[in-house]
Amino acid sequence: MRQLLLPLAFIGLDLLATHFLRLVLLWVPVPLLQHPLCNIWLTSLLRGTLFTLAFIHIFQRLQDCPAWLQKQDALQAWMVLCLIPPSYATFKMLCYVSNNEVLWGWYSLKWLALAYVTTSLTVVLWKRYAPHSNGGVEKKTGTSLTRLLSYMVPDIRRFVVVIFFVVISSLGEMAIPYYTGRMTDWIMSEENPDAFFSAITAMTLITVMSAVSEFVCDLIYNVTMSKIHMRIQSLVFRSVLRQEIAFFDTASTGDITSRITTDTNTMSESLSEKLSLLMWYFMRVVCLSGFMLSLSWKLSLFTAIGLPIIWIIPEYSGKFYQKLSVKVQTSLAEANKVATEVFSCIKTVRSFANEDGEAKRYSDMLEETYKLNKIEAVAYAVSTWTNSLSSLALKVCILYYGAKLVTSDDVSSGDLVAFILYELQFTSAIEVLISYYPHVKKAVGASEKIFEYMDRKPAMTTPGTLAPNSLKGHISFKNVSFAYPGRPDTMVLKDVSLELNPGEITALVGPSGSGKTTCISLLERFYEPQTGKILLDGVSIQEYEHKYLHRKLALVSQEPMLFARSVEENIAYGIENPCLEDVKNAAKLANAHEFVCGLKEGYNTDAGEKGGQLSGGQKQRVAIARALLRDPSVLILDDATSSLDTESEHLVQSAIFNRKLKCSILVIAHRLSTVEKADRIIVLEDGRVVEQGTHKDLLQQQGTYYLLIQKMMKGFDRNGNQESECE
Ligand SMILES: Nc1ncnc2c1ncn2[C@@H]1O[C@H](COP(=O)(O)OP(=O)(O)OP(=O)(O)O)[C@@H](O)[C@H]1O
Repeated sequence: MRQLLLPLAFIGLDLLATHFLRLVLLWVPVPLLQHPLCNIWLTSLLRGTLFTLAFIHIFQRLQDCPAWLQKQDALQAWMVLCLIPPSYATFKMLCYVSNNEVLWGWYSLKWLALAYVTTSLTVVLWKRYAPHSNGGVEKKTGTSLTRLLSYMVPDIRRFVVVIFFVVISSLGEMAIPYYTGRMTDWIMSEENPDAFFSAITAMTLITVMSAVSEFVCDLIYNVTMSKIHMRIQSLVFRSVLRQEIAFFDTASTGDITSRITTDTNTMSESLSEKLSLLMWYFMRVVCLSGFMLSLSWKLSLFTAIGLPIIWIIPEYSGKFYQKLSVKVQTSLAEANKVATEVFSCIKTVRSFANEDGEAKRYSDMLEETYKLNKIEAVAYAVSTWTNSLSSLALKVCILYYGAKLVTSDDVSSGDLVAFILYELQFTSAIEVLISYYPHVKKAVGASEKIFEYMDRKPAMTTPGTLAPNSLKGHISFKNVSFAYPGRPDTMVLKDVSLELNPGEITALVGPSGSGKTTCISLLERFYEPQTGKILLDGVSIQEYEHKYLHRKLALVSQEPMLFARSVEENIAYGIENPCLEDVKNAAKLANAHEFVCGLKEGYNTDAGEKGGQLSGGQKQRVAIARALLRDPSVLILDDATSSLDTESEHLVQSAIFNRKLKCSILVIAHRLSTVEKADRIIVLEDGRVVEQGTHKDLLQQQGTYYLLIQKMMKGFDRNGNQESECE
């Protein structure tokens, strides 16, 4: 009761205050204040000020004050309420329409009630449709949209053409209502018998022109949007490729691929389809507004006031219907639960002979659903009925008002017919604009995720520019310590210092997990050491140009990755304009030529995904050929011959090791036969260099290396072969 009485008391107080203020101003002996327009403005401003003062000094401080009076929204609504009467009176005056009724009667109950209704409507519409600031989200959306549009800038000329055709096509669509109106006038006047046929001809020509424009526009637009999609997709791909290896350690491949493909697809689909519709309908609304205004500004104003009503009613009836649908679904799910439970415990039901009891329980549940279904059916009927009724009511009102204007000779009958036809198009165009806006927002949402990748700065120092003509291949690790970004607390390498000399084979050995592969990863610049330096020919590897560095440091890993391309392309991977002869020579050195020639399509044979169509040993030989083709200064072999049989291993190793005079070779090997061939052996244990020297020296020291060799020998022993190699 209090909730109803308070607003009524408030309105009553407002009426009294308004009358009082108006009379006080009229009573002041200043001629300007006696002028009705001046009076209406001053009274309204004083009315607004009075409420603002009450809002700040009373409502905000009063403990018992209702919440609706304390909100900032109340102040804004009040300002709208106070400004409606003076604005309306001024607007009418500017349009040279008689405004005496408003000027002299605005304070009457009827006008003030109308102002209250209009304000309530404005507040509801504002809350529903205005873009409210939602923290930084709106700002972010705006920024993303601007950025998205910036990708369209290179194709701006195409968009100008598109807009031109959109305008032509939209204008063309106005032809049918326009000529229908004109024909009505001619039929009514019966003055010009040929007018009908000339109108039909004009209508046909313009409609055809409009259709052609639409076709051209759609074509250019869709082609342009595909181009933009491709541009964004390749930009995202490039940005991802730029990232440091640690990024790929943490982000899942699925996530990355989804960003590049699904998100960009969602974005461009929404943009190309929905944005084009938005653009289309927006242009239509602009053209229709122009035509409607040119026919009758009064009818246009009437439509503009009536439109929000036909949106609000379906909105609320739709919400009610939606809530009911959810209830029906829940009740159905409950009934299903009963059925599932009964069938899963059928033996218990049978043994207690409770079939009838369960059947009744199920029927009771269905009864509940049926009741809700009945309400839902009524709600659906009411909802569709109110929807069509509200739009019908608007049309009837427009017709009624239009008829009045026709009788007062304000508009012709033809204009009224044309206006009604325009209004039909206008309403549906506005509906499309409102319903498609969320889709564009969705596209912007998808683009935000994409931009996250594009904006991500790789956590690596930028590559240098050094690319000297000759490189010896001298590598030195100076007090290098490193922990993987994913496990920053575990130091994997601790103060490692080692050297690789040109013309030497250096073997890196150590127990599993001692950090051998990590050393290679740092050398390849997959990660950056936390402390210490890695030098190539006395210069930090960070100083070298990215491509140059990776051409000079060639890596063959234990499980080499091949691409689903031809063997030739795999060997020449990353080399521009490779020569087939060089590819074949590299393959011969790697003992791969023979098996490649035996393949069905030779060097053109597809290696399959990740080289899946080749055996482990064949993959390794292709990978070795890939490394040798680069003529590297530092060759890194991470257990690269592990999958080869003894004979192939011997052949490949002799080919590789014969090149040692040209470069430094670093091998990680688990086979004694490989380690023995090394000029120098570096022993790693728990991330530290614990021993260095030749095979002979280290064996004599009887330290970690000696123990390691013992283990290797036992391993060979257990396998029952190659024992002799260890001696
Ligand atoms: N990407 C990674 N993120 C976190 N920790 C890692 C990563 N890669 C390796 N490690 C850890 O670093 C340590 C050294 O690994 P590394 O691969 O360098 O050893 P390794 O000596 O080459 O071993 P193996 O002989 O078994 O290949 C191990 O404890 C391993 O768990």
